[in-house]
Order: sequence, then structure tokens, then C-alpha cells
Amino acid sequence: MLPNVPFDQLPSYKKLKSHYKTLSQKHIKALFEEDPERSKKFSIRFGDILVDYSKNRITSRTRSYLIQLAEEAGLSGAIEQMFKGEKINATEARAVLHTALRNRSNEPVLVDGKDVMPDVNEVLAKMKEFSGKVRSGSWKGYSGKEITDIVNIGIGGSDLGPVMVTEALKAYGKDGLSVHFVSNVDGTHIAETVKLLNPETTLFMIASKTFTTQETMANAHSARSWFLEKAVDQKFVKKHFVAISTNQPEVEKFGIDPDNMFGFWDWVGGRYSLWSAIGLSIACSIGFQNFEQLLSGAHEMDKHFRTTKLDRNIPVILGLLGVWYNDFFDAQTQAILPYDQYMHRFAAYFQQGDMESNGKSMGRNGKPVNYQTGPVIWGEPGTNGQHAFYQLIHQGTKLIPCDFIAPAISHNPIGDHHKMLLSNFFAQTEALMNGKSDEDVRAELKTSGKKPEEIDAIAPFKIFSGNRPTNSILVKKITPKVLGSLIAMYEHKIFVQGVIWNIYSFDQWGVELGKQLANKIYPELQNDWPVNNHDSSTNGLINQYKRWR
Ligand SMILES: O=P(O)(O)OC[C@H]1O[C@H](O)[C@@H](O)[C@@H](O)[C@@H]1O
Repeated sequence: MLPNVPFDQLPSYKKLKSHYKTLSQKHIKALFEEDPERSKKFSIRFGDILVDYSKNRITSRTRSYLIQLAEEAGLSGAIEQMFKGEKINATEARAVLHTALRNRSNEPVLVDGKDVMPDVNEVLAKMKEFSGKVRSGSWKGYSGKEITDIVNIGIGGSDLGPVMVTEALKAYGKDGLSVHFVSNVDGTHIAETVKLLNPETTLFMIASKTFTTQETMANAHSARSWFLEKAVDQKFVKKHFVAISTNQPEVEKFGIDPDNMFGFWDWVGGRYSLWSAIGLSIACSIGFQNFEQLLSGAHEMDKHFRTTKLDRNIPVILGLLGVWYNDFFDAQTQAILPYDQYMHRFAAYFQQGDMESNGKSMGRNGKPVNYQTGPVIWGEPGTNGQHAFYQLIHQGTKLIPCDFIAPAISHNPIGDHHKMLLSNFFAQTEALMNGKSDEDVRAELKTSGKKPEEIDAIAPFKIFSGNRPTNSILVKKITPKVLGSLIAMYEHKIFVQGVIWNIYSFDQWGVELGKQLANKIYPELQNDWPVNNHDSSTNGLINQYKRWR
């Protein structure tokens, strides 16, 4: 049993509060000057990944208080509970076992006394066989042609993971096989996607854990209609539609052959499901061997998370740093900034991963929390972000902790591009830490020939306070294995924070209300009668829509 104590009542919370008062006056630059060994003391190497967290507003004391906090919150016990398949998703009475999906050791993992590994391996074998057939061209469409295009239809966790990974690993994709993703219920998404596709060579993957999600079902039905316009005969659906779901009755109702269904289980959360059959589009895109490498990378990180002492444990350290800024410095957001174009959906992926997991205000004791929980996650790839929103990160009034991620080796070593990219990666964290003093600004203006009164007028605007915290995550190369480790690292970071904040990270009741309300209004849009059963704003909007449509 976890302590189930609100985070602000843990003994270390008070210690951290008073420690914050002294430390918040300190500049990171000074911390580096005081300790030449700082980078070594605050870095962790994990295979081809180096996590340097030395450019943070912390000392060894901060770290040890934060570790104490994790201990008091029962983190080590909580980690074991997750890996052992205990029903830690208590509000849905479910285990949380995405780690079993990538358990390459095959050691038994029990849920209700039953080892889940044989089922996991069976689905993986089915994915291997299927993706092999699609990639080799032996899976044929109804007119005998090879598949050239895969369209994954899903939303939320059944979309964001596959999109993010297939994009991040595009360099491993297969020529002649394109993967597309349709998620939005806006008809534009499916219409624009199928526009250039040929039904004879297109394979649809309907990905939905529940197989009842409105958006996915609407898109799946429209895809089937589009397909049948040309294929005509219902029996051809079998060759062009597969389902990934936990809900076999609904899959059959839709008309998909159960042989073409890839299952998973209620202990796989949607936003943690890319490791399951939901990753079928990934396996088809990069090949099953590479998909296995992705799983291996995640498994390595799982082992690290489960067995490494808390003060050398990457997800623990990253999670605690997040708590430090979120709850003591009142930071509201966390930026994830990959200096890798292929990773352009990484921040969007963890927007769901983090915000759906830790966007909670009810404590595990059933009482509202008195402190801040999950941050707003956002970000764009560097260097685009630099020319868009970095102004605010450098000189704005808000403190924005940033994770900078970059590979040392590019998949596209064209000219000097990668050196330029990485010089930005290195320069940004240095600049965010050091800033630019009044003195330096004035000296620079003087050498550029400005008069003293001009210098006085312009100098204040050119000052950078610095002292803005960053983590640098430098990897050798974005390979399937490294990416697997990085994703698992962030997943576990979210877990750590959920335990500290004493909230349930694995349910998502907050997305239900919107779904229910939309289902109530949908029938009202079927006729032209004015409505008057809502508030005056909603009535006005619906009635104007009816007049205009
Ligand atoms: O896979 P499904 O069942 O279609 O759900 C898709 C998404 O629906 C909701 O928004 C949430 O429950 C998400 O966590 C989930 O990923």
C-alpha cells in the first residue's frame, strides 16, 4: 500500500519550501563557478543516451531533499506495484502493464494470477507475420495488387503514438509503402487523405481500444464507403480492413474478419499503447525487427527505472525536477524541444501522455489537492521554435523549464546542416543559463560605436537575466532502440510525478464529459428547428449554425 498522503503533507515538502527560499536567489552560473565537477555530478549516461541535468536550479542538497520526497511518497513500492501487475489504476480497477508489452525477458507477469506474456507474444507473432506479408507484397489487395498505402484510423492514444513513431523513424521506412493517419472527425481529414489513394492498393487499420469512439467509427465507415465505391463487393473488405481493438463483438459488427483483428487488453492504457498491436502501422512502416528494437529500447529503460537507485534513476530525476519547478517555482508549463525534424510530433505525443495522465485535481484520498499537479506540455522542433516562441523563454516573465533533445548523428548528413543544428542546440541551453548582463550589453554597444545616451536608452531591452533551467538529452542517433528508451523514459517520468502528487495517473474521466455532451447535441442538429434547451449562448450558436448551413 502506498502512503496515500497529500504531497504537501510529506515531511520533505517543508524542507524543500525553505530550501527553495535560499536557492531561488542563486544563479545557475554561480553554481557552475563554485563546482568544476558540476556537469559530472548532475549527468547520467544510459547506453547511447546522455542526460545532463546540471543546468538546473538545484544543488546536491536539493537533489537529496527531492529524493527523500520520493521515498516518503513510497515511489519504490509504487514502481514494483506497477511492474507486478497490481491494479494501480484503481478508479478503473485495472493493472497498468505497458511494460509487459515490451518485456523482452519474457519473465512471467501476472494479472489476476494469470501470466500475460503468452498472450503478448501471440499478438506480437501475429503482427510479425502480417507486417511481413504487407512489406513483402505477399498480402494482396482485391485485384491482386500489392499494398502501397496504409491508413491508420484512430484518435488519441490510437493515433498519436503511431504517428509520432513512424515520423521519428521515417528513415527506417520502406520505399513504396506510405503510412497515413486519419484522426479528426472533420471530414476534411479523411477526404484529403484518400484523395490520392487507390482503393486497390490501400489497407485501412481501424485502431480503437473500445471500438466505440465516435470520431474513429465515423472515419472508418466513410473509409469503407470510399473503398466500396470502387471495390463494390463487400467480401473484399476483408483484404483491405484490419482492426486493432479490445472489443471483438464491435469489430465483427463492423464487418471485419476476426482473423484480421489484432487484440490487446484492458491493462494497456490508450496513451501507453503504441507498444501493443496499436503499433501495427509502425511495424509495417519500419519492419518488425525494428519494431522489436523499439520494444527492446523501452525494456532497457524499464529495467533501469525498476532497479537503479533513485538518485541515479533518469525518470526519477526528471520527474523530481519537474515537481521542483511546478510546485516550488510555480512554473506552469514544460517545453519539450527536439532538435531533430523527424521528432516533430514528440511534444504533441507527450501532450496527451502527460496531460491526460496527470491533469488531475483529485487526490488518491478522494479529496481535492491543494497544490499544482500536471504541467502544460508543449514544444516544437528546434530551430523553428527559436524563431517563434523562444523570445518568451529567454526574456518573458514566465519560468519555462525546457528539455532539449538532439542526436549527435543525423540520418541526413547534408553539408554542414547538422553542425549548424547542433550549434544551436548547445548555444541555447548555455544562453538560457548565462543570460547577458547589463555590463556585457553595454560593452557590446560601445564597441559597435553607440553614443552613451543611446546605450542608456537601449541597454535594458537587451539584458537577459539567464538562470533559466534546461535539461540536455543528447543521444548518439535516433534509432528504434534509442527512441524506445526515450519514450519509456518520459512515460516513467509521468509515473513518478503522479506518485508524488498522490493522484491517479492512469484514468481519464476528464475526457468523458465532452463526449457525452456532443452525443446529446448531435441529434439536435438533425433538423432545422431552433433549439431553446441550452444556455442562451449555446442556443444562439446552434441556431445561427442552423440558419447558415
Ligand atoms: O482507442 P479508443 O478507445 O478509440 O480511444 C481513443 C482515446 O479516447 C479518449 O480520448 C481517451 O480515452 C484516450 O485516452 C483514448 O486514447
